[in-house]
Amino acid sequence: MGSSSNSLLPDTPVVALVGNKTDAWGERMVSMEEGERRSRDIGCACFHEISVRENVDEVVSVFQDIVRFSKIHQKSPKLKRSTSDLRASNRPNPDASTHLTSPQSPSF
Ligand SMILES: Nc1nc2c(ncn2[C@@H]2O[C@H](COP(=O)(O)OP(=O)(O)OP(=O)(O)O)[C@@H](O)[C@H]2O)c(=O)[nH]1
Repeated sequence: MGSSSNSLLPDTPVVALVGNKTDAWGERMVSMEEGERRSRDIGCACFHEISVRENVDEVVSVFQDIVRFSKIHQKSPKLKRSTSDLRASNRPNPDASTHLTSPQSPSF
């Protein structure tokens, strides 16, 4: 089912890469840099590191970012947004370990 039959669904899914359990110090298996790189490599809209256990706001921020990217895409599907454009827009949780993947982000 495409967006032509349901305007709430984007044609291109917005994909986010999320690393959980940032509270589990000493058990990290993937560095933040590695996560960011992978996020770019596979074309994710954004990369988050969160702790579901300790901070529900970080979980909310993941979904807020996805909705925001989805709206950007729906408004201007052909427009490629620069990282600075996206950073300048209203960040839901500036304290969260959240990163927009810039060089290879999907075209919006
Ligand atoms: N320390 C920590 N533990 C977490 C966090 N989120 C989930 N867990 C724990 O990780 C375990 C797996 O959580 P689940 O919610 O079952 O995750 P899942 O992806 O469904 O796990 P599987 O189905 O077992 O692969 C549970 O023991 C959770 O309590 C977190 O942010 N921090």
